[in-house]
Amino acid sequence: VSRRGADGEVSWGGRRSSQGAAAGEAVPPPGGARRRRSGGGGRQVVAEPCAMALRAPAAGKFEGLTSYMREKHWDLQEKVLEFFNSRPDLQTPVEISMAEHRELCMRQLRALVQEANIRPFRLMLEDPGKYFAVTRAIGSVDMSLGIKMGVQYSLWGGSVINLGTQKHRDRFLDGIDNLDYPGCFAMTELHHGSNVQGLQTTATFDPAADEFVIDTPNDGAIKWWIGNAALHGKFATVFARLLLPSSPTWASTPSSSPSGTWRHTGPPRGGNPRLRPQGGAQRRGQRSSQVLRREDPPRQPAQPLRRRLQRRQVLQLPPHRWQALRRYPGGACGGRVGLAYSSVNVLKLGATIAVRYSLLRQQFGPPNQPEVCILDYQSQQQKLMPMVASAYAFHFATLFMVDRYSEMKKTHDEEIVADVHALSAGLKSYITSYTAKSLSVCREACGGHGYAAVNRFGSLRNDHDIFQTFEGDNTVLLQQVAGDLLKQYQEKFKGTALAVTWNYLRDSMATYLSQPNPITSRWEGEDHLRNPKFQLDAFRYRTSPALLRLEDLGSFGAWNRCLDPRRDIESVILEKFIEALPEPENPGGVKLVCDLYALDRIWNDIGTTGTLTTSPPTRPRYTPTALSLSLSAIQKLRDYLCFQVRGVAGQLINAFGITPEATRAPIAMQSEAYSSYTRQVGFQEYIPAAGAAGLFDSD
Ligand SMILES: Cc1cc2nc3c(=O)[nH]c(=O)nc-3n(C[C@H](O)[C@H](O)[C@H](O)COP(=O)(O)OP(=O)(O)OC[C@H]3O[C@@H](n4cnc5c(N)ncnc54)[C@H](O)[C@@H]3O)c2cc1C
Repeated sequence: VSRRGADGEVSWGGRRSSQGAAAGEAVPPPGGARRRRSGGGGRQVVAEPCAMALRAPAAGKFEGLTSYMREKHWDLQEKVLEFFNSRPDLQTPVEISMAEHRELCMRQLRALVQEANIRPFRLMLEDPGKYFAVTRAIGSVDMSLGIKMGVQYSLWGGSVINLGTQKHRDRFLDGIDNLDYPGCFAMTELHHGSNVQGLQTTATFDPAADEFVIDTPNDGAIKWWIGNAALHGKFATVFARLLLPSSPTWASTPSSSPSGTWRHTGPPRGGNPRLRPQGGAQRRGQRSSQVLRREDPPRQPAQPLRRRLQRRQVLQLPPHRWQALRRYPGGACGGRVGLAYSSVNVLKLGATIAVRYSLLRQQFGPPNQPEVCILDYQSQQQKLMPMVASAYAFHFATLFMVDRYSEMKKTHDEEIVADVHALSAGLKSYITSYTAKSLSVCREACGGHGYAAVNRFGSLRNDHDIFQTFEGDNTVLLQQVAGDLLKQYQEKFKGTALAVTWNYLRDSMATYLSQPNPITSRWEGEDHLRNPKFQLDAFRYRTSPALLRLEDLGSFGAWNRCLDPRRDIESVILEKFIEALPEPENPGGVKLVCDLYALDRIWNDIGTTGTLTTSPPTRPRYTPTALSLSLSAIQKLRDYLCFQVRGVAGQLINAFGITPEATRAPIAMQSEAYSSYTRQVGFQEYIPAAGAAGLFDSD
């Protein structure tokens, strides 16, 4: 049923549709597409033959798209990938034991730093954008390596930079950079993870010896899940409860590892170790909680609270202030930025494998006609096309977040700090949850072949799954974002100046609480629904009903029951995508992708929460006819956009720029997918090279 085309490209069943719907070409209108007459002889309208989608983008037409999607530090990412491609001894095999994998990750990291001379830690200090670019490339090499690197630099290194004094930096930074000092970030305990206030490890100040004594008072306080502690870690930043002779409060205090017992948590996935620090003595004078004697020189004049938190010059803050610090510790913010940003790469990779497979795979078809590729089925399009659109949308939102993070590191501006904290918590939570679900959708979309280890969904799902929990459990993070938003809302209504501004929500509240429901305004025309202003109005409108109930429910009730910050996060994502749309050109139909992201979320909202179809009591009610017209128009347009995006799916995926070495799954190979697959599973001795080509040649 398939053959090799004259140009050497793989073409399937010789079906080259004259209705190719590459970007910019005419496509059937909504409702007119995918029409399939029942009965024999009916011809299915196919947007684009598989071979067209799989061919390298035609020169000129999609060139713009690839460079449009290319990141600022692409050259650095290429350098990382080229280094690992040139070193087969550093590549991770499909099957590997946990012990071997741990050693391999350490060798990979050492080789990167000491042989390729790429210094992630220096990049983190000099230009965080470059650091995150390297983490993204490293994640394509091996996600476990990405985690290893994150623990060493973002967590252990970040804690020394953000929480340590100059003394600590002088002592540790070089060793962290060149990997002489592999280390850990030891916050979580057996009994407490999300609730950091519940930690029980103690750091008791002994004035006579002028030392802190670190202790694990009970088994519940054993440090648990601590990355890098199983094997390679030599140091740890141990988070502990500070006990002083006069008043107890909290502290974080770097501690060196020799004091304490290190244990392994056991064989399951991840298998991070336990650490039981005991009896370690540290000199007093840490940066986060300096302990001063009465006769010590007087403190600096008090600075505003936020500035003190920012600079970590905190002297025995009352517990509630520590709580504010706990929620957004300096190190964790960078970790969250990195996780959200890397998760987008995993989503792109999953979507790339699933879309390429769906373009190659043929099942069923019209009677007496060749089979069609599975991406021509509406159900497959609806699974995968919104996912591709989301990957585009998240790409721009996370680039924006990384830029803001870099700006924050340079300026320490209070508003930017608050923005980055909210953005990183919100995007980390939203994107990693979305990616985790999408990987399962991708696996299923590839049928049985999606289950094969070589096609990678198993390991991608396993490795990515924990993104939802560490650096803050996603549910708990969303609660924190919701709490912040609510607080800002209340402050705004009290007429108080916003201490912390999440600009996007502020704007939306100011504008949208006084607007009619954008969905029920009976503007069901395509131009209206594809207008970015309408789309943003609709997104922002979704937050208002919950906020309007604040008075009835009180702040806890509203927080607990109504305020879902995911809608705010989606608004930010759409806003950043719209801002990134290239004007006046539209390479590769990016506006199409943006419209699909917007309409898909609006349609989901209607199907799940219904917020967009309800009018607050203070507003005029819409008629059922108006509502049904609007809903039907939105659904039709969303389906039609899925169909149109399918027409350029191959090009959209190619523009992610994921190399075959990074994709690796045989079912995602652009050509010879099945022969690559059979070779991978060991059939090469049965199918000679010519025979493998024959798979494609048979008629
Ligand atoms: C592989 C791995 C590596 C890790 N690496 C490190 C590390 O290097 N250093 C380190 O310090 N820690 C590390 N951790 C710990 C990690 O940060 C914690 O697991 C995480 O913060 C969640 O805490 P928890 O496990 O106590 O979950 P819990 O807080 O017990 O959460 C369990 C469930 O309860 C829900 N829940 C909790 N509180 C609330 C609430 N208030 N309202 C509603 N629902 C709630 C959560 O949503 C979740 O579904 C690692 C964990 C793992 C698994």
